[in-house]
Amino acid sequence: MQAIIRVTCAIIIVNDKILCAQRGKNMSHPLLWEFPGGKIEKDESAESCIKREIMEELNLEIGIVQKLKSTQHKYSENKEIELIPFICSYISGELKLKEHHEVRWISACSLNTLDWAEADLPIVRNLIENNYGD
Ligand SMILES: Nc1nc2c([nH]c(=O)n2[C@@H]2O[C@H](COP(=O)(O)OP(=O)(O)OP(=O)(O)O)[C@@H](O)[C@H]2O)c(=O)[nH]1
Repeated sequence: MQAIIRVTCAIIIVNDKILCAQRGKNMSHPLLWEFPGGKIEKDESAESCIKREIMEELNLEIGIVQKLKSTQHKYSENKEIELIPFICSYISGELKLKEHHEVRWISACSLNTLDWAEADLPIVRNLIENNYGD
């Protein structure tokens, strides 16, 4: 049995809009939408992980505002993830795409117009129901 992979993701809110990122063509789950982030490394905290990943993937320095409830999703027999979301603020940096195909800034109420990775669906629902950012 495979261990659950712990993944952090950032819901970065600026001017009431949420940063959504489309996975690259050559990544797993190609071209699906996600909140940027990645796997927690050995001896790393979830908080350090999300700050590191956002700097690596988007060249942005972020602040953590709130940790949300994590969700679990089993993609296959040997891939199950725990997705740990953080509401984040922008601190500094110019957005540069290092891995993603595209990013869009979207209001909470329009998040369901995108085709999301399955593990993100409960998080997206929560953001819409609670009108995050609005
Ligand atoms: N960063 C991020 N990963 C997510 C989200 N939703 C979701 O299912 N994932 C999955 O969680 C894993 C995160 O891995 P990663 O971003 O560090 O690296 P990766 O794509 O190279 O991983 P992989 O090749 O093993 O799939 C991926 O399998 C990704 O598909 C999300 O909202 N954000």
